Amino acid sequence: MPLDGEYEPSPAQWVREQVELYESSGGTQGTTLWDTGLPVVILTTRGAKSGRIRKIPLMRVEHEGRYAAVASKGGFPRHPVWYFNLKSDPHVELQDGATRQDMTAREITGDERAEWWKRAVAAYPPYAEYQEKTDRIIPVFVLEPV
Ligand SMILES: C[C@H](OP(=O)(O)OC[C@@H](O)[C@@H](O)[C@@H](O)Cn1c2nc(=O)[nH]c(=O)c-2cc2ccc(O)cc21)C(=O)N[C@@H](CCC(=O)N[C@@H](CCC(=O)O)C(=O)O)C(=O)O
Repeated sequence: MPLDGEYEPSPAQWVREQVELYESSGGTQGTTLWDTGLPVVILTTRGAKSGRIRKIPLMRVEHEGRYAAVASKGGFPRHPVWYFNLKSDPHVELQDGATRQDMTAREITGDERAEWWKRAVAAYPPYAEYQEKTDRIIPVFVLEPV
């Protein structure tokens, strides 16, 4: 069951625009991180405080139908705010290209996180630099189809 409610676009213009291009093109445009050619997915969450629908692009890290959501925010000292949305409501929607599906988000730790962290860095090597940049352990969620 897709998330319903009032959509609140990101205050960050490039994020808002990428989401709009991705969705309005049916997942055929805006699907990479700028000109890197590295694939991006769109994660839809419910705001932990506002209850509004929030959408953010993330790097695509996929393995056998499951995905990782890496709360890196470029190695910033604090978690991205969407981290708290997933902790408060694990029901999310993921758009990968033209495919949208309901998923459940679960924060992972230990060996499971180490396995997904390897996949994440393989998909987007700068994640390793982001982790070097910050004392916080960058949270990783696994997204599993409902
Ligand atoms: C700026 C802030 O965004 P954020 O949730 O901290 O997320 C920051 C970034 O992670 C987010 O912009 C990502 O899309 C950036 N980003 C990636 N960010 C990542 O962390 N990982 C990635 O792999 C990643 C890839 C990526 C690819 C393309 C691209 O364009 C952006 C990419 C934001 O939207 N703040 C809103 C509030 C958003 C929100 O969800 N509010 C909650 C409250 C949550 C709470 O405070 O508890 C609510 O509505 O209730 C605001 O200030 O009004």
